[in-house]
Amino acid sequence: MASISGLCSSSSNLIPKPNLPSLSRIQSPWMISSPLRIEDNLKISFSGISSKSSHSLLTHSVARDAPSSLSKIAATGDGVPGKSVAKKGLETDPKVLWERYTEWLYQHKDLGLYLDVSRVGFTDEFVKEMEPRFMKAFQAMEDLEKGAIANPDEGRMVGHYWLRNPKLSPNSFLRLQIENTLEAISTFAEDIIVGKIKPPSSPEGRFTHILSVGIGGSALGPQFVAEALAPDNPPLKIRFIDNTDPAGIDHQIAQLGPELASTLVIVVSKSGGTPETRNGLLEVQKAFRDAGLNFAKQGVAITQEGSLLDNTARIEGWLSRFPMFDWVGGRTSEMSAVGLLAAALQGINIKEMLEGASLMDEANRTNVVKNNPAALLALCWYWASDGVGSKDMVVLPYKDSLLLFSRYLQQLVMESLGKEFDLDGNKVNQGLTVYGNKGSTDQHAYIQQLRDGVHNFFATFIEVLRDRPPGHDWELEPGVTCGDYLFGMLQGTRSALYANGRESVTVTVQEVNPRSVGALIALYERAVGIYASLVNINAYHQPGVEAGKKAAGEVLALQKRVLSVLNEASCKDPVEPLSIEEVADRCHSPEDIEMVYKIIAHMAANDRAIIAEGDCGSPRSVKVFLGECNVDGLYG
Ligand SMILES: O=P(O)(O)OC[C@H]1O[C@](O)(CO)[C@@H](O)[C@@H]1O
Repeated sequence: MASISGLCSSSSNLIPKPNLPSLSRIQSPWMISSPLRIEDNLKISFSGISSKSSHSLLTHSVARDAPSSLSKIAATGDGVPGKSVAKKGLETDPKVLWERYTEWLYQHKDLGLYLDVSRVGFTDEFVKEMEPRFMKAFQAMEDLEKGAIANPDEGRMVGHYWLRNPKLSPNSFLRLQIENTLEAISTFAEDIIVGKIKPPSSPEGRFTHILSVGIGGSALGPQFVAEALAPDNPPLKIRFIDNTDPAGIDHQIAQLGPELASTLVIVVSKSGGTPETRNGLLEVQKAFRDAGLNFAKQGVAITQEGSLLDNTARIEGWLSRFPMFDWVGGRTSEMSAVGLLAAALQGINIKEMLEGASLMDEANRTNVVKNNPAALLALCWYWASDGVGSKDMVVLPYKDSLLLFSRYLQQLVMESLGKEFDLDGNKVNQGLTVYGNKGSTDQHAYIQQLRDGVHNFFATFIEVLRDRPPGHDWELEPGVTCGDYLFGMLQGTRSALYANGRESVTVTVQEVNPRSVGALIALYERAVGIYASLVNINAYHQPGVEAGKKAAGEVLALQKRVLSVLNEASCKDPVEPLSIEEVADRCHSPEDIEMVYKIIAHMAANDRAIIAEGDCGSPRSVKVFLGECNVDGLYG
């Protein structure tokens, strides 16, 4: 409470905002005193006092803070590209930078997409050294598209590129599967939207909401796309349950309220056995029962044929089922039913999304690095992070609707590239850390550290040229719109970071629409594939995730043993309170004593009939028993 009142009192010291007349164009202290210049600094002052002179930013000499690991290892060069190329300070001469910008700028005319890699300092020598690796990577991508087993550990083909160009499928069976699924998605979505398929007991007579239950790749793509592309008033509004947090689930269900009756529940799980998703489903089914609703008539499953989820949906007679293909990984599933069904139901043009992705794939098939945007990205990642993930990738979209892009990329990149072993079995601990939120918001959060602090990252700016739909813009001061500020913030941050030796890539699109979003997804999917090949790892498996899942399973199994032991002691007359040590011993897990304590503390905090006596601050003093004896004792 003290801190709350402290905050309240300090807020009263804030300088009051000036009273701005609505739609005013008069000069106010909130306006910048002179027009924004591209080269203006990160801190564009709102008080009319501009900070550092812009020119000093571009002309002061740049020294990279510390020798990069690449330059450090240069002396020992062992044949790995780049190791013989010591990184130099970044170019600072504006004329040379302009040359570099124009020389390397990639443009995709049809998509209106640009990629600027000029603020990454790779040298011609480095590009040349990387050439053989790129040729190998291009070959690997070609093989993959032809249906090679590109995921050797799991013996699987990797076919997300076929989803947007079914003609590429290695056989007609797969092609038909893709085309038929797409057709089924469009028809189903249309029938739901126009009310041909109705919820059984909704007064509105048509579905109004979607509740999507899934996690990881079965949630992140649909979440990103909904945030980026759903219209303000979509035919169906979407909500997500993407965790096994009961309070989070309750919140989603409570927010739906009576509209649960008109909610289409889409349960998405490739494996059909992910515990978080199963729990979400069980919780939602309970909510339906409690509300007297028939879940099956409102449930849709997206999963692999024959999975547990598929069988459940079939046996219970759910409204519909859509396939998830063996050869599509969760994190590359946005263009499968996983992403497309939810998108179509929200009125998003999925054909345009597929078209954007397909055009981008096409562009990424050239073997000329300079003309291949995904290869250019991979080249920058390799250069900036020394091919070993030594620097993080900070993704900064300057557009609110792209807020979730970095979260989406986090899984795509980190689950794909974060690997312990390479394809030859060498321990490499590869990866590329991704984080970010959005600009200019992040300028008022962590960009201080990016510019001045520890130099452990490179940035990716996502720029959207169109500020808002035509006809809505207005000048909030002479010659300057709100969108001009956003633009200025992006350019200012790019310049300010570079001036301090921080490299960046900029991806520019005309606007956020289904085509550009499809293209962005395809661009990064391919960049990940190429980069994985450059560093010789399997991008398409995720063995590391299993360790955490297995450990979680062991905790729950131990919990059942703890309950059994406590029950036995609590059924005695008189009841026998046990110390934590005694519980662990009787569970035959003395080495798990800490976990036993945590299990008991968690259950006690959740009114689970556990009575703990003693001081929780000194766990050794605690004695526990159950408030009631369960004569069946069935916890296992
Ligand atoms: O779609 P599923 O099988 O429920 O898996 C969800 C996610 O879990 C993971 O397997 C990781 O645990 C991801 O790769 C996947 O996207």
